Amino acid sequence: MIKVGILGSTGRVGSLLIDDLANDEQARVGAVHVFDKLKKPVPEDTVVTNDFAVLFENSDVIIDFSAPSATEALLTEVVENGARKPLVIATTGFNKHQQNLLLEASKLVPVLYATNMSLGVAVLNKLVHLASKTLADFDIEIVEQHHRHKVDSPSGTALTLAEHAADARDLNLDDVRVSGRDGNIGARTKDEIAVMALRGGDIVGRHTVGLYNDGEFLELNHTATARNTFSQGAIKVAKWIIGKDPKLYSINDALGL
Ligand SMILES: NC(=O)C1=CN([C@@H]2O[C@H](COP(=O)(O)OP(=O)(O)OC[C@H]3O[C@@H](n4cnc5c(N)ncnc54)[C@H](OP(=O)(O)O)[C@@H]3O)[C@@H](O)[C@H]2O)C=CC1
Ligand SMILES: O=C(O)C1=N[C@H](C(=O)O)C[C@H](O)C1
Repeated sequence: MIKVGILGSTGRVGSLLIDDLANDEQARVGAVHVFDKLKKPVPEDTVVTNDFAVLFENSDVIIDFSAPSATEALLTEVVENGARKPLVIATTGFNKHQQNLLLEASKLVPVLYATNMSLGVAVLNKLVHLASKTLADFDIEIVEQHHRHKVDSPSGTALTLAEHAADARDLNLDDVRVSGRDGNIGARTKDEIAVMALRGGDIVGRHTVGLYNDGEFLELNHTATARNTFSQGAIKVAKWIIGKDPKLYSINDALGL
């Protein structure tokens, strides 16, 4: 049985990982990192710890759905303290330093980073690339909708979609991204890619990439209707990454897309 370590085990997705692994025939929970205190029972043989070294010792692979500062501490354990286990990172909202740390860690252990663990969004990223390249004159606008508890904005998924769109047009996203419009701001410029965020209720995750032209528009939408889409996706790629060489992997690598 593969022993999975969980960072963010008391969170909305982390707690679903515990449930999903209870029904898995190849993997079980090895250890859970608990920042404050446990919020629900874990299987009897689970190691419960707030020590990252102990989390690593009791895991064959670690899945992270937490917060950027927690991921930073996890990656530091690899980069500075010699921890060596494969990592599946799903947390979003990293700053530049945390992104660099992810790259450093991936030179030492296999790391799969995906801002969205669903198969549908993995395919959507490819569709957005194709549509943005083919419909070269169309204006691209991205809207994401999430539950009222989400703290980072825009979503990691929306930023990844925007990166695919920008890449398809040989643009640097940092140069063309617009994150709000208010007041007498003038007409839309040709290359800008807007990424707008809506928050409310219990929306699990909805992303729409619109490509708009005179006389027609195309909208590509993905809606996650259940949060265990993400936990189950992460477990699937966690099984895949064990035994791989140190490298930064994408979800497309794991899904063979
Ligand atoms: N890639 C993907 O497919 C998906 C990614 N996500 C991302 O995963 C992350 C978690 O989402 P969600 O489960 O909704 O969030 P929650 O707020 O429900 O859970 C966050 C978890 O992280 C823990 N945590 C927070 N700060 C620290 C810290 N400094 N050290 C250790 N643990 C900490 C929390 O512990 P405590 O309970 O004690 O506060 C909790 O267990 C977000 O970044 C979200 O965007 C979410 C869904 C899908
Ligand atoms: O916080 C969430 O809930 C989600 N976060 C991820 C993101 O920021 O893209 C993925 C998913 O949409 C749910």
